[in-house]
Amino acid sequence: MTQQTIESLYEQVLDRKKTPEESSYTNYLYTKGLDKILKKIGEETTEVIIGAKNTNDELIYETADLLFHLMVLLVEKGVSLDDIKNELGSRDGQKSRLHEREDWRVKK
Ligand SMILES: N=c1c2ncn([C@@H]3O[C@H](COP(=O)(O)OP(=O)(O)OP(=O)(O)O)[C@@H](O)[C@H]3O)c2ncn1[C@@H]1O[C@H](COP(=O)(O)O)[C@@H](O)[C@H]1O
Repeated sequence: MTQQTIESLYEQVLDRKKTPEESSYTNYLYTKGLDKILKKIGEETTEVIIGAKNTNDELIYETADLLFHLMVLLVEKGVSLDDIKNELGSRDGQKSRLHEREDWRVKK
């Protein structure tokens, strides 16, 4: 089975921004603009929630849709994957301090 990495998906979506292709759905989203992309993120997020309540196959399918639209949003906003990785990296090790929070039981 062919696999796609998040990195290569981001690169392809970024490439569409630099070099638009007429039949590209990604370019259709860029042309429609930020509000359209945000609307799609909202729809796809809802579909992930519904998918999770149904089957794992549906959850996988909808998660892939959401990840694609998130990549489009990041490119549209000029945010790199490294920005996200750095943010995630800065949180590494914070989990062990969760018990220090007075409200941790509520947040669980
Ligand atoms: N991973 C994806 C991907 N996932 C989902 N989609 C598209 O996202 C849309 C989601 O379906 P919806 O029914 O929600 O939306 P729609 O009714 O088609 O369109 P809207 O009018 O609602 O926007 C479908 O048109 C899918 O084809 C994707 N389109 C492109 N990619 C990848 O993005 C890269 C660039 O592809 P192009 O956009 O084709 O150049 C390639 O690697 C592609 O594989």
